[in-house]
Amino acid sequence: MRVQVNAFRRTLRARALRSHGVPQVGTASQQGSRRHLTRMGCDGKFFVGGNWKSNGTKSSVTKLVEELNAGSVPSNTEVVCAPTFVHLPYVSETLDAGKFQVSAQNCWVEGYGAYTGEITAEALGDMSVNWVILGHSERRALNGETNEFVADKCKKALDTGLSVIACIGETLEQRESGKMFEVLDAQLAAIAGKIDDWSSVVVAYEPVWAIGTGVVATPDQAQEVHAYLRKWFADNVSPSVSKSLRVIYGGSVNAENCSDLATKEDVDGFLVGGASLKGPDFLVIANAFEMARA
Ligand SMILES: O=C(CO)COP(=O)(O)O
Repeated sequence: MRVQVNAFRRTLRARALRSHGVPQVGTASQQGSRRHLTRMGCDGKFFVGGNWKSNGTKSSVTKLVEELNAGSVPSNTEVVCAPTFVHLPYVSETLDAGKFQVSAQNCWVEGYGAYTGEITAEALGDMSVNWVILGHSERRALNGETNEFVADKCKKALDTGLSVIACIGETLEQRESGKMFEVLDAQLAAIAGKIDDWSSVVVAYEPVWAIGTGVVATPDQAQEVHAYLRKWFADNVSPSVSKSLRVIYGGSVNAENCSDLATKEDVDGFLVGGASLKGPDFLVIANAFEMARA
C-alpha cells in the first residue's frame, strides 16, 4: 500500500514538473527528513530568493515579470526577487505582490548623504523595497567587502527596518584546505557581533565554488553545512534563534535539483542566480518545497 502511495506521489510530482516544462530526471530522493516542517513551525515559510545580479534589459525584465505573474506560488513559500537597482521600481510596481516581494542586491552602510553612487537603506524603504541581499560573495570578491563591513551594513539595514538576506560561503580553496568552518564562523561572528535581533534575517549559505559553475552542492553536502550553521547559532546566539532562523542554500540551484535539496531538514530555501532569470524554471524552484512534501 505504502509503495503504491509513494508511486502515486511521484506521479503527481512528475506531472507538476512537466506542467512547468521541466524535463524529468528520474525519481527524486524523497526520503530526506521532513523534520524541518515541524521545526519551521506555522510561521516559518520556505524562502526562495531570485538574485538577478546585473542582468536584464527592459524587454527581458518585462517578459520575466509576465511569466512570474502567470505562475503560482504555494502559501507555505515566501518568494523574493532581486532585480538591479535600475529595474527595482518597475519590478516592484508590476510583480504580483500577492505572490512575490522584491529585494535590493546591496545597500550603503550609512544613511542619506554625500555618498555618490550608493543607495541607502532609507531610500529602499522609502520605495517600499523591504529586503536587501548583503555580503554576497561577488561583492566580497569584486568590491573588497570585508566581514566587518558586511556586518555593519546588516546592522544598518536592520536598524532601518529592512529584512536582510545575509550571504556567507567558502571558496573551493578554503574548503579543500580544511578552513571551511573557520571561514563560515568568522563571517557569522562578525554579523552576530553587530546585531541582536535575527528575526528579520535569512542566512544564505552560498559556497563560492557552486555559484554560477553548474556544480551544485549535493543535498548531503548542503545539509552538513546547514546543520553546522544551525548548531553554530545554538552555541553562539541562542537555541531559539537557531530553531527559527531560515538558512537557505545558493549555488547552481535549478529546476531539476531543487526538489532533492528541499527534502533536507535544515535547508529552508534557496537563493537562486541564473535559474531565477528563467520564469518557468524559477516557478518550479518556488514550488520545490511543495513538491518535496508530495
Ligand atoms: O549567487 C547566487 C545567488 O545569489 C547563485 O548563483 P547561481 O544560481 O547562478 O549559481
